Amino acid sequence: MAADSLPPCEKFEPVSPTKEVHDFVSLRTVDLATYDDGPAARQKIAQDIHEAMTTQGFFYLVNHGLSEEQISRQVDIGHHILKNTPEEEKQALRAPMVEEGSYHGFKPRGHWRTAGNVRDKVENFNISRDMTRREQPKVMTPFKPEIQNFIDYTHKEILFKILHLFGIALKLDDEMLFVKMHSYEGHDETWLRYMKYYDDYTEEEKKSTGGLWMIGHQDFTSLSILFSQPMASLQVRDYQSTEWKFVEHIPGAIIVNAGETMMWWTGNYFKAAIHRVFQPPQDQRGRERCSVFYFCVPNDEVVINTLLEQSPVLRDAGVEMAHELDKAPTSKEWSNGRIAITGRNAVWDKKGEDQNVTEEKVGSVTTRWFR
Ligand SMILES: O=C(O)CCC(=O)C(=O)O
Ligand SMILES: [Fe+2]
Repeated sequence: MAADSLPPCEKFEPVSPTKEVHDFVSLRTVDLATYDDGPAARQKIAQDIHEAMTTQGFFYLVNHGLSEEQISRQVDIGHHILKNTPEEEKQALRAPMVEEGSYHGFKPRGHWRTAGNVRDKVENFNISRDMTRREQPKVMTPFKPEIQNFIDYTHKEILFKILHLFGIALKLDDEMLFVKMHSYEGHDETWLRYMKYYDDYTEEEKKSTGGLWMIGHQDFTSLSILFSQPMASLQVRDYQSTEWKFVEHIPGAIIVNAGETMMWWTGNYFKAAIHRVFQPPQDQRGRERCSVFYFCVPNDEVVINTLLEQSPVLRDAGVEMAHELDKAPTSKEWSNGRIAITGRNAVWDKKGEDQNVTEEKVGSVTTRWFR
């Protein structure tokens, strides 16, 4: 669709890039430009992924086929929906996070807690690739075809390519195994997220949070696809030094990270990036941050455990099974369980041995929070 024939939408005004941060985390870049050039070309990209995933668990993805305009249009649509949906309708379309362990719908501010037990200032609107699963807000109606195209492209053209490359990197017997586990026609909790952070903390709240907007965590996903945006606020914790560093904005790039599902599949051979969201530097404060994400989990029935039988790379690395055979969760059990508990407990009130990590049980498995 030509840009001038698109339905009108309020524009989101992003902050200008910061001039105050000079030591951004150094992340590798994976370039999809040669993906269609045959097995040798794909092998080379898979090596880059292998490098990135065994070190930071985070990488930039370029030449993925979506333009900067297409991405910023999605940011505008997210802003438009979050700004113009009446409060009552947001309440009616609230995501059943605790009741069903699903994000599909609106997550209001304050549902999560951050440091010091302060309630979050983050609003989300989350959509399944099957939009018929939930009633959608009225203001979204004119944008539905565009949103569906964006989701479909991200799932089939970006996610599937990355998953294929992950299969090559692990030398899986069937290099399309991960793709098959995320079948587009299948049913699961994968979600497109429009996300707004509001920088309106009181002085007292700022003191309690120390500037933390979202607690350190690993996503529970297989892969998370973050569309880069200009507010310096996403931080990665270095695996070796445990130092937190800002991720630099690269216009048009996607930031990809693996979550706990990928960590379990690979027996922690591929790192699930530890990250958090922190208040930006002074020159970007007091402004809204609006961004777009695609969070991916496998189809509901997929049992998640380490792929030792399928991957000589994992066997050579000598990794151990993540779960005992009868304790491995299905994607549905894990997703629903993890969504239901996220941000609900005052995790820092029960400090563990390591003062910067605390654990929480989700059914038969354990998740961790970081600071
Ligand atoms: O806002 C961000 O950049 C990251 C958000 C995040 O980590 C999450 O929603 O899991
Ligand atoms: Fe995250």
